[in-house]
Amino acid sequence: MEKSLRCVSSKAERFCYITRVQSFSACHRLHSKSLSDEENRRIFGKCNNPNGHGHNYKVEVTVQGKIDQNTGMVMNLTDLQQYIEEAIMKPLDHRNLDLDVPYFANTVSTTENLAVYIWDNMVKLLPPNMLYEIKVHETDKNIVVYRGE
Ligand SMILES: CC(=O)C(=O)[C@H]1CNc2nc(N)[nH]c(=O)c2N1
Ligand SMILES: O=P(O)(O)OP(=O)(O)OP(=O)(O)O
Ligand SMILES: [Zn+2]
Repeated sequence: MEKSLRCVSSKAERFCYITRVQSFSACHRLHSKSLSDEENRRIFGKCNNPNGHGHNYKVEVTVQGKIDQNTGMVMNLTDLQQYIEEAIMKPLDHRNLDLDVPYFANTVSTTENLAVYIWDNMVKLLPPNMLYEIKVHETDKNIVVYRGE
């Protein structure tokens, strides 16, 4: 009789959060079409300068789940990197967010909206309920966290 090997563990599967970090470069201009030029200048200051400015953004993508008893992984981080390549690097790296990314044609390219955009792209590629958090560092001092609310 063929023996089948079954892994049976008495330990409850542990629940983990794993994060992959990715940087990308892009430029933008903070400008709202629903405001006057004067209001834009007043509100966004130097970030409203017509020719825009750049950032080296850093994104932290965190997924959640149980540790698989056979692989020891929540998810293969190599797979997560492929999803990040598709959802973040391809559309955003070395782009002008306002001119090259249709989403930002009528949405102010703040870090808040960028985090939402990245969440919406990532959630389409990941298994249900695995995406936990998107954290975007616009500068060393400006950081936004989005968890899908
Ligand atoms: C600094 C910059 O270069 C910005 O573009 C900043 C300016 N202020 C600001 N405030 C927010 N609440 N969200 C932003 O993305 C942001 N960008
Ligand atoms: O937000 P900014 O434009 O001022 O850019 P920063 O990286 O936060 O630098 P600082 O706050 O020191 O100007
Ligand atoms: Zn900026």
